[in-house]
Amino acid sequence: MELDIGNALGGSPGLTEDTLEHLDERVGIAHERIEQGRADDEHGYAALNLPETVDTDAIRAAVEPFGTPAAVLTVGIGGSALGAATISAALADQTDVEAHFLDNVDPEDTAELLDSLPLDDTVVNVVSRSGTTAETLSNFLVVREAMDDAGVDWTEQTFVTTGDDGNLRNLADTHDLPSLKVPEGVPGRFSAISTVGLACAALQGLDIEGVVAGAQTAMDDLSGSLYDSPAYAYGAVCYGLAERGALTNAMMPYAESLEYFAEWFAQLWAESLGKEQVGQTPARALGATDQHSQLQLYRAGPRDKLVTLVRPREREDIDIPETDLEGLSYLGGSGLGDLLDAEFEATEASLAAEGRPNVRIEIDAVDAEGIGELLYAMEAATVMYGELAGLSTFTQPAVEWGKKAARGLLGGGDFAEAEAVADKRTFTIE
Ligand SMILES: O=P(O)(O)OC[C@H]1O[C@](O)(CO)[C@@H](O)[C@@H]1O
Repeated sequence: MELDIGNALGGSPGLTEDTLEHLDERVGIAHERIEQGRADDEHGYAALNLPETVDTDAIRAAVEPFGTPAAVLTVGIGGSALGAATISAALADQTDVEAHFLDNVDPEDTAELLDSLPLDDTVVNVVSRSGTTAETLSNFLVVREAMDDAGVDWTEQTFVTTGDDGNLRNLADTHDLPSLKVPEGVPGRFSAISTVGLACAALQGLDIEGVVAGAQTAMDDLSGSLYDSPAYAYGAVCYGLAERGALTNAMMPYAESLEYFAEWFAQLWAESLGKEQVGQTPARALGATDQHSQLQLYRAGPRDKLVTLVRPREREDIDIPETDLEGLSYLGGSGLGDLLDAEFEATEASLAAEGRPNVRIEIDAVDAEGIGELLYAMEAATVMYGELAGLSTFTQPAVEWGKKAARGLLGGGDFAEAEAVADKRTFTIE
């Protein structure tokens, strides 16, 4: 992975070479703290050890009994779905096994998905670190009933990834379901390079060893200087720009196969760094599509954003046919990929021309190594940003209020939060 921060210097907001020097000193100190956390397998920091601690043979052995299904249906939410979805989407052209993700509780969407699946040849991959998440367990109960109704033995087609205890662990033990454990001390959003993110890819017969090898490459690049570590440099530059007013980070990959990556990044960045009244808001964008929807704002709106542009250096291409259509002949002979790359560089330059900070991230290709490296690098960048900002990166206390309120509303216990829902101030206009 290569990082180019040239367009983060000098703009408004922007960094200076002196700021970078100062940030580099702080990165050195933070790196020592992170290394200590890794050495002690401390909660959260342990995530940065995963390239060394994940056991891909054990994952392959656990899913082996399922053979090669027609489809894998992953039932999970947040970190229990987004890492797996990112890997499967990035490598979708390397397997015939479909991957579907049930990571919301929309009855119409769930019904449509279940109607569309060959349930007799679908493996259900249920993932929950806590084993108690209402959306995941509800969806699983619905899927299980759909399989029953279709005369399919769900116990033969269900795979579980969860913790040592909780409802899901009890279910797995009761029905003797094949299962894997979530890694110790790794928050969901940091668990892509583990059983959580790799089980689905393994069920699809994808190159999970390559994903881990890519993550290992990024891990080997961690060092006490941002000038030698693209991941830490990205975290430090984003932090430095946020300190100077760039409170939104638009993650804009220029590859459809990386669209889920932007969604995964949004959880990682928001849930890790959005606390104590600070944080940089991740905005999901896609290049070139969102040049025609959001770029106007990024280029001419408030000077409160950073744009992160991501692209693979290599990609399959399709030639644009020669044409004598008026005004289009210049496109003939180029590839769609050439056009996409021209759009990437033009957008980058258009932001720089207005002094709008942007950063370029390039990976060799959207393949197993490339996505592994990108995922790990963004996780390390998040940990570094959290250290520099003095945040507790690995917690997400603010999400609990709503969970209690929803549970109380459904009769799942007495929660003050549920009562507070009734106190809503209304001012309706129809
Ligand atoms: O894996 P679990 O425990 O089902 O949690 C799913 C997601 O919900 C959260 O706890 C937020 O509610 C995330 O941090 C997590 O990734």
